[in-house]
Order: sequence, then structure tokens, then C-alpha cells
Amino acid sequence: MSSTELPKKYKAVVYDKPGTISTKIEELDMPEPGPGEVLINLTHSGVCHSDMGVMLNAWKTLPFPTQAGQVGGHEGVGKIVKMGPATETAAVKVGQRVGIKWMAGICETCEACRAGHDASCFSGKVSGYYTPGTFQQYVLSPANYVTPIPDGLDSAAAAPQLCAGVTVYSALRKANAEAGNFVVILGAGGGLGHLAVQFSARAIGHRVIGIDHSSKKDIVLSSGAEHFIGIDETADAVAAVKELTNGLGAHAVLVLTANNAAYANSLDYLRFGGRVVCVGIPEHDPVPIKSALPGVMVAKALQVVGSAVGSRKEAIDTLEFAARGVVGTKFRVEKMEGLTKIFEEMEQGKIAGRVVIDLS
Ligand SMILES: NC(=O)c1ccc[n+]([C@@H]2O[C@H](COP(=O)([O-])OP(=O)(O)OC[C@H]3O[C@@H](n4cnc5c(N)ncnc54)[C@H](O)[C@@H]3O)[C@@H](O)[C@H]2O)c1
Ligand SMILES: [Zn+2]
Ligand SMILES: [Zn+2]
Repeated sequence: MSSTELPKKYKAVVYDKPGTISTKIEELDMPEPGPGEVLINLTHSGVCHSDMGVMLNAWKTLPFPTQAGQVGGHEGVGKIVKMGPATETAAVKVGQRVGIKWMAGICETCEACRAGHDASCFSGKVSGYYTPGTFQQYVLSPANYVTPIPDGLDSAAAAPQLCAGVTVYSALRKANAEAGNFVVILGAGGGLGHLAVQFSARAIGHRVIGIDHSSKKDIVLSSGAEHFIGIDETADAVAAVKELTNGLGAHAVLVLTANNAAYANSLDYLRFGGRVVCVGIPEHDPVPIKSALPGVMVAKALQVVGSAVGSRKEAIDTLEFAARGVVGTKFRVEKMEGLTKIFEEMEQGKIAGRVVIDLS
């Protein structure tokens, strides 16, 4: 499509009442790519629990409240339709399929960027928070920071890899667990969780114990978990994990839920030398990790690390795993009009896997 064929207006879903679950479709003016930017015609966006955190202003760590009119979303896939000035040397071109992830643009010069941790850029722009996100038909992006989508990978299936996929891939690389080790995944049936089970069990070869509500049992086991523990069916999940691990506990725990209760006893699942990887972002009033007492940490040589999405290199690697079919998102597709209902379902913990919005 040449730029002359582009419509003057297009559709976006915005948060019209931040602090509550409410979205509205608006018509926006077609933006013009500036120097170094590309304009992308998005076809799909995944819906991540972090979008809900931003919409509800639910995170204590958010520096500023989300404003009404914010276009959310950070798992976008579409085609480049226009290149801005000064993009002659860009590695992408018009017609190419690319992805947008949580970090929409980076400074390239801060300590995090220089260390290859661009997802933690000190002055990065976040897609869907003070930067228009992917719940819209067109979006601007720096030409050099889009993620190419491999040929043969369906756009709807690719979208959730741009946040859920890369986040769990990166978190597992930080888990310090080897093939054959036990890994507990909290929130194993969610958007991040079901992909984490797949990466952990299939790509790395961990022995996965998935924990979630019993309604998620099928998706967790079919994603490759060796065992499933339903939090609503098991009085003492820590004791259940000990029993499944010869009384010793797991080598690593991934916390992939915003639920404070999951964090509270996350350290209790660990064996000597084990590591908790914090990924889920607690909402409202976080509670302390119960056993994170210095004495327990010392006696069992435990570690707690945090993990923010993943680098651009990890995003490319993640999409390769998806293109080869090692991991695959389980998703259902909804229209833009359905976003409010999707967030309501998400808040009630009813979504297994991911919901992807068809933006056409
Ligand atoms: N650190 C990062 O870079 C990063 C990136 C993406 C998402 N996140 C965060 O990760 C979390 C998960 O995101 P998602 O999109 O997968 O959410 P989701 O809503 O799709 O999945 C969360 C899952 O947790 C389950 N759950 C709820 N309470 C639980 C409990 N007590 N124990 C075990 N499981 C429980 C739910 O049933 C659900 O299956 C959110 O907090 C999100 O903001 C962090
Ligand atoms: Zn996300
Ligand atoms: Zn930076």
C-alpha cells in the first residue's frame, strides 16, 4: 500500500476512565512518521495483564497515573506501510511484517542499554503507557527497534510472543535451573504461564510443576507440565511440591501472576540454593514475601531476582522458537469492541492462555 492510499482516520481503543475497567473505540488522525520512524498497519494485538495494571493504575511502581485517552497494548503485529525521513539505512522496509513490544523505544546510551538490557532502558518509552500502544490500527515506531516477524509464523499467534513469550524466555534464562531440574510455575495457565511451561519443559527440559486455579489444569498439562497443582483444590501447595520433589523442593520458582498470595510463599517452594524469579507485578497493596527473612535466605542460600520483559535479541530468539513450533500460543481472537469484556474476564482469572485482538 502506498502512503497515498492511507486513510485519514483510523480506529483505536482507548482507556476512557483509567482506574476502572472501561475502554472505548475512538477515531484518530493518521500520524506521519518522523525522522527515523516507520508507520505500521497493525493487524493483531495480544492483551497482557500488564495492560490491565496500567489501565487500573494498580501498580505502586507506576511513576504517573495513566491518562484518559491512552491507547494501551504492547503485543502488536502488522506491516510497515510508510517510512519516515532518514530511514534509508534501516534494516526494515515497506511491506515487512514487524512486531511492537513493551519497550517501544530506547535511548541506546544508558547503563542498561549498553549492557544489552534494553528492556530496562532508564528513559525507554513504554508502549501503551504515555506512548500510544497496539490497541489501534496504526502505530509509529523507531525503524531500528521493531522486531521482525519470521515468515510462516501466523500474526495472531506471533503477537503474544512479543511480551508473554519473550518475558518468560528471559525469566527462564535467569532461573539458574538446568535440564532435569524441578521448576515451579505460579500462574501456569495464564498468558505468560502457559508459554513458560512450554519453554521450560520443551525447549530446556525442566520438570515443570504448574500451579494455578483448577480450571487451568488442561492448558497447563497440555503445555508440557509434569504435574499440576490446583490452588483451590490443595490446602498446602508447598507440601505438595515437596512431595513431588523427593522432599527437597524446586530448583527454581517463576512467579507469573499479579496475585499477592502467590508471592507470599514463593520462597517456601525452593530447595537449597534455589532461586525465585519475580515477573508478575503485584497489584494494589503488595504483601511481603513471607519467608524472605534473612535467616532463611542465609541457611538455604536462596536467591530472589527480578526480570523485566526481555531484550531485543531475546525477542528475536523467542520468535524463532515459535516459528519452529517448539512453543505455540493458545489463544482466542476477539474484535476491538470486546476489549472491556476481555479485561473483566482477565480480572476474574477466567482466561486460559491469551486473547488476541483482530484489529482489522
Ligand atoms: N516482568 C515483566 O516484564 C512482565 C511482563 C509481562 C507481564 N508481567 C506480569 O506478569 C503477570 C502475569 O501476566 P499474564 O498476562 O500472564 O496474566 P494472566 O491474567 O493471563 O495470567 C495470570 C494467571 O495467574 C493465575 N493466578 C491467580 N492467582 C494465582 C495464585 N494465587 N497462584 C497461582 N496462580 C494464580 C490466574 O488464574 C491466571 O491463570 C502480571 O502481573 C503481569 O503484569 C510482567
Ligand atoms: Zn505484557
Ligand atoms: Zn537506555
